[in-house]
Amino acid sequence: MARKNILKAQRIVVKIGTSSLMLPNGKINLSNIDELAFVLSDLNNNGYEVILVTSGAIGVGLNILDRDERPKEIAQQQALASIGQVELMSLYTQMFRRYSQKVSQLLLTRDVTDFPLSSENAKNALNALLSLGIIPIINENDAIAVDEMDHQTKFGDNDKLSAIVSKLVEADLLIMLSDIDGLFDKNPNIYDDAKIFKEVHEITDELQRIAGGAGSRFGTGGMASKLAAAQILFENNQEMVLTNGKRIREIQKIVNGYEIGTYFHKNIEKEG
Ligand SMILES: Nc1ncnc2c1ncn2[C@@H]1O[C@H](COP(=O)(O)OP(=O)(O)O)[C@@H](O)[C@H]1O
Ligand SMILES: N[C@@H](CCC(=O)OP(=O)(O)O)C(=O)O
Repeated sequence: MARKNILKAQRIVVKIGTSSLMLPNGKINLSNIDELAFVLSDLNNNGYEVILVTSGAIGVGLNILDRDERPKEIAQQQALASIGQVELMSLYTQMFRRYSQKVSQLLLTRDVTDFPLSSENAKNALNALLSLGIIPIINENDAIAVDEMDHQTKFGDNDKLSAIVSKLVEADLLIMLSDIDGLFDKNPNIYDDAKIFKEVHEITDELQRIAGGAGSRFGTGGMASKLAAAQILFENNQEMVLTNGKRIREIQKIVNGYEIGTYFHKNIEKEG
């Protein structure tokens, strides 16, 4: 089995993006959310410590207000996130309850993770939740995170947030769910002959060039932000699997070392 380190993973962060939570018609992808709740609850039952980093507040907010387009005005985006976040958590609570799994919510801003004392507090809260067998569900606090000149409160996107959370809790693995099977040598939505990278050991300028371009309809990141997240993980000797959020059940295979998606790791075998 090629992915030996993954077999040792105990603490796993899973990041799901808006494109995996919303249908192309702007409605909520209930079957994906249900499947996610099932798979993460099952991992928890099997002794893994699981943290979910979720996007979707703005997407769900748009759905509630029956709108198609993300507004440009910041205060409108804050309002949408505030409306959507509570509904998103309500959905998660209901879906996880089906599998007898307790969840909690943490809404983070960048100053919390940048400031050592608050980052320690966030870490303590997460560790306490994990020791209680709870799956913490994390999003950026979009309703209040607005950057000012001398006060940076935004992470930028949830790909980066998930890497920062992984660092904070010293996760063994980040599983990043996207709308695509992994990192390709060119954008597969444009080129039919694009080939997937099974493994990436370093974020080179060449990789950054081929990952360029904007992301999906309601989300923000694009492939470039996934590479930025991978870079944060590499700096902390951590690992990530980028895979498709359309096949959430494959998470169970990923933690069992199957070669699914793109595996970002520095190729250092851990002891033990
Ligand atoms: N080299 C590449 N390999 C894979 N996807 C790429 C690449 N370059 C650009 N992309 C684009 O990145 C998108 C995934 O990012 P994003 O839209 O942010 O997904 P999500 O919202 O699910 O996180 C893909 O659908 C694809 O259009
Ligand atoms: N925090 C925002 C999402 C930001 C984000 O990075 O979105 P995505 O690219 O879908 O992961 C929200 O909940 O709408």
